[in-house]
Amino acid sequence: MSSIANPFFRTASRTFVYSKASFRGLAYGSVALAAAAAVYYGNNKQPGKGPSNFGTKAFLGGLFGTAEYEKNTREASVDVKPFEDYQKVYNDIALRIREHDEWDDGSYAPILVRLAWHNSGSYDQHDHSATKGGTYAGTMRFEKEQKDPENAGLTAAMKFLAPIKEKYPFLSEGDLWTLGGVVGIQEMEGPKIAWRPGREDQGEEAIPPYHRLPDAAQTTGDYVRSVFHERLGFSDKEMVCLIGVGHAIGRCHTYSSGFDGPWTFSPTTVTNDFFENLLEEDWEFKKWNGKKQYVDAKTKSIMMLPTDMVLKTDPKFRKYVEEYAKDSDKALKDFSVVFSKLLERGVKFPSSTKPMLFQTLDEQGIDDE
Ligand code: HEM
Repeated sequence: MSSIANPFFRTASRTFVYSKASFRGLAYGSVALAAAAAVYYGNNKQPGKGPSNFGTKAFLGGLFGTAEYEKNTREASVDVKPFEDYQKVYNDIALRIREHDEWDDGSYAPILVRLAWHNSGSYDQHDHSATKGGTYAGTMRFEKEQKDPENAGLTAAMKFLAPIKEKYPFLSEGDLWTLGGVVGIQEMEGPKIAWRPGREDQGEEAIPPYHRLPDAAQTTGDYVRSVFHERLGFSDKEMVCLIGVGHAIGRCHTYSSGFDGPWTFSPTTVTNDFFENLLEEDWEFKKWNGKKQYVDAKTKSIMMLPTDMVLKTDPKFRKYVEEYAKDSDKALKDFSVVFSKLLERGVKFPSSTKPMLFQTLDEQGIDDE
């Protein structure tokens, strides 16, 4: 594992990464395919097709919530490119991540994941107007949405992806930013994430209101559920998985959120370390003039946000933290499904658009040296 702020991490651990990554690729590929199939059939079910359709419908009821979800989706375009074209885009983003290892702990991958999540996290399943949010509309390209205080710092990720957009003008921003998140997860040894294209940029009228993205200073389970269940439609288990695996990577920056530090000692590798750290470390308030947050008592170099700590203090969340702390494979397999679901909130894909699973640069034997 890398130590934090070690710019040589990626190169030094390359051999290790290779074998582990390809094993994981195999292991999670099948899960991701099953997830992809579930999401795919979910969004493309045909009404009135008899008992088998009933099964799908019942399954989807659980997966996507009520019929209200259906009313709050936007139809993705049928006019998409072949898989190979998107694999090329994947490769270019991944190579650009490798090339620009001067950022943070040696990688832009974490901030790309956050960009994809903040695009998705503005979705409101109860909003019937144009401003329903989510990844479809690509409205974070407008200054007004960038200025949502919760989006502070994300322009760096958009700038990083701008040359990719220039090279592949057929990509909508929503497709580009979600694909960026997929690349980020997979290139950090994470599980495969099934992805589909077809989102279409909308105008400023589709900018979602502020305050939909979560406020990290909050301290109750009710608050976390109000965002992830009421608006986004996730279960307790899915919330724990999303937040815990999402916060295994990257770090907080005083210049964007006002919080400071990474959650794990390996912030450029997708792991279940967040869950272990949350349970095993002694946490104390950071002594500083900044926002209220936790640091580990031993090294004072990893952190937790107030909302992260809720996953430990709320008993219904905690049982999943314990499960994921014990079982890394389960945490990453579940994340594969739930992150894909996050990226597709509010988008209905036509049956012709099959879920895509991309190969990592390592799996393709692509070396940048
Ligand atoms: C209660 C829910 C959540 C809250 C309150 C929250 C809050 C935050 C905050 C305050 C930061 C620091 C931003 C900065 O200073 O640059 C951050 C970073 C991050 N978050 Fe979350 N987050 C939540 C859920 C998620 C989810 C669901 C994911 C992904 C699945 C995620 C992925 C990330 C990543 C990857 C970073 C690091 C970005 C970087 O290194 O630049 N977060 N989050």
